[in-house]
Amino acid sequence: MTEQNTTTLGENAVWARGLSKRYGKKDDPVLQNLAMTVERGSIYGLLGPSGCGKTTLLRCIVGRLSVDRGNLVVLGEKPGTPGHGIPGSLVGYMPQEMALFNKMTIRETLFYFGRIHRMSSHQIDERILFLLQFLTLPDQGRIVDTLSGGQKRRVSFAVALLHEPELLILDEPTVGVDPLLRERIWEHLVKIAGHDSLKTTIIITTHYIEEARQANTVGLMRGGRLLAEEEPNILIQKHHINSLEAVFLKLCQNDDLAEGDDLENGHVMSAGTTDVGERTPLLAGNRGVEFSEEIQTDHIYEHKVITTGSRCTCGLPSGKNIVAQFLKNLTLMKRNIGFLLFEFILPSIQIVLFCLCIGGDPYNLKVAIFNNETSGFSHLFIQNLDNTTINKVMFSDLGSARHCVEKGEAWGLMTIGENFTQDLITRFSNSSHVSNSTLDGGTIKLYLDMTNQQIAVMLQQTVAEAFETFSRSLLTMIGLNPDIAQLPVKLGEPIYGSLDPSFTNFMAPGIILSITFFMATGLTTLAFVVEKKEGLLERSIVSGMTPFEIMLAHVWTQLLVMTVQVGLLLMFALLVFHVPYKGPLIWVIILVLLQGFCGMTLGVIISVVCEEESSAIQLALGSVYPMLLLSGIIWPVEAMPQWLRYISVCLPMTYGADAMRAILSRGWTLTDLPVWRGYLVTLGWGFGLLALGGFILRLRQ
Ligand SMILES: Nc1ncnc2c1ncn2[C@@H]1O[C@H](COP(=O)(O)OP(=O)(O)OP(=O)(O)O)[C@@H](O)[C@H]1O
Repeated sequence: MTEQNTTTLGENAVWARGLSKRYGKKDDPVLQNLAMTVERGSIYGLLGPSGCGKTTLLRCIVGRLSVDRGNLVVLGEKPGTPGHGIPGSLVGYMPQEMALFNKMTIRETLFYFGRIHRMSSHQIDERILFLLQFLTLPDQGRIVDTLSGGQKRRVSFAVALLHEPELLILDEPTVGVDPLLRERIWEHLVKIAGHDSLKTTIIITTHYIEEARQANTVGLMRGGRLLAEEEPNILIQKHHINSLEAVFLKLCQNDDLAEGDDLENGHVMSAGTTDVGERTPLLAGNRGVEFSEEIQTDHIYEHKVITTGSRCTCGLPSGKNIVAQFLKNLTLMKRNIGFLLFEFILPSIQIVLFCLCIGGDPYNLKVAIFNNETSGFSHLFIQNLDNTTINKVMFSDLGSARHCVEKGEAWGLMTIGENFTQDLITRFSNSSHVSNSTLDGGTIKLYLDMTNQQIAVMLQQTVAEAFETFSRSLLTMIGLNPDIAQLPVKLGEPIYGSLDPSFTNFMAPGIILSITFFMATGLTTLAFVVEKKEGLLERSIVSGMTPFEIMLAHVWTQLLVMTVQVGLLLMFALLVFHVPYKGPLIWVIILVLLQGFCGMTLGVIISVVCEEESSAIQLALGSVYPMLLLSGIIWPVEAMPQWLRYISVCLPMTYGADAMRAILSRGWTLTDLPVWRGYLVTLGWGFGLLALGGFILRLRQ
């Protein structure tokens, strides 16, 4: 690199050559071979029509977007270089949108950003007093949501000014600000830019073109290129017009003519070949740096020592940033106490509904009975049918009984033959010579509506139990051993669980885990998508937070919420609805919290790929995932199809449900479980997904 170039870079806060950027592969380029030079300690007014690429350029400068082509040097290094303060404390960024936490006070907002910039409480307090007075802001205890649009803009401006950064990037700071205050803002900008020790560099976009006359340099931008870059007065003199607006108009017309000439001459200018330096002598190309020159940008000069503390360059998450984010999350939760209480009790409502409505055994099931036997003991069999499960509806003719089931008024039809008792006695007492017609006559026939498997299984079991009780009585009456009625397979005392297992108890572990999982997924997605949409995520990241730190802080906040949720959930399940548990409760709690953590990782993934709360991807994931989970809740890992086992996303629930059943009903601990290794592997997947989420978030911003 030549000495001249090094000097030029050293003097410049921003030095850009040949910048090109497009959002999607098929989109038109937003920046086209753009050249820009911003001197240190100067005010640079970036002017141009809506959609010409100003915000895109600013986002490249603050390190939130990477350029596709070209060289960009900001305060001596490429934005995003590890250890460089951009994004970070070297820059103060005021985006176009408000990007403020609506439920926080002005003071809390400034403290949040101050902490990220490693300012002490004393420093923050001092700056708050100054900024409140300077920007005529209302009381610092006012909630941002209650401020007017103009006041919110000024708070947003205060955030950018707070830590007295070396580079101020202001995207339309004066919109909605009264002329008097606008004048004062410009006065302040001129003061801090010209201040010997501060030497702040300011890049400002504005729609009020004339106010940019106070800037040291203006860049007139159109279609992703700078048409001119010069001191405003020189521009005006050169064009012999008395307003910047008129100069801009003239340059646009010239640009249109030049483009027309190029087309006529058969020379179509494409992005990347446009050399604006040749069109106007006012551009940075004339300031001693060749456009096409490739430069080495590492460590060109020393940074100014900033007054605030700086973060470690080791790449590890910063505890201070996580604390700042965590405190902010707590404040926001405190402000939305109604929603917080709802979050706390929602899982309990879900488990109560499950235990009351879904988990219990079905009862009061109507069965149509046609008993064709006039004398005998069949009425005793009917009496033995459990009255809680079966609602017996007696019919005197077969046709009406069948019709009742066909109309859907009963779940099944039971018929008893006219010689039922006699044929059954013959079957028991003379079994070696019993004919098929006798066997048939002594058989109870059941015709079920099998469209509901659970109800059908329940009815079969209830009828079988009633028949066994009835047969024992009959065998005793005719002087035979009642045990003949029993199947020659004996169900011994269970090693674990009870002889009369309950559907609720079977399903409860999986349901508890899935409730926790989906609450964590939903709340994580909501928190991230909202912050992303409102530009808050971007602002925090430009201030120096990493996506991973934001996620870790969210995990901690969510863990707090989940602890209360899980406490209430288990209280209802175990104490109110008596889901049996043997194992130490602490293992159950750990297991459920781990499940919630896995849910959060899914939430992060969803939020990084979704732009809106109701995005299609979110809906798709939200509907496919439960299907996978259901198989996990019901079947143990070994009973799952092999391919399903390898779908990582369904494993937390599968291992979790197995593990929780074992802890609740067998009294095991997590380390006793044959599945615990698998569960930990799954958690590894969870962390992996979390890291992937952070990576995608970084790429997509
Ligand atoms: N995330 C994005 N994805 C795709 N296109 C985008 C994205 N952001 C901006 N654009 C497009 O890039 C172009 C330049 O947008 P940009 O916001 O940089 O313009 P601008 O000059 O700042 O406009 P304004 O003055 O209205 O804010 C526009 O056509 C816009 O639609």
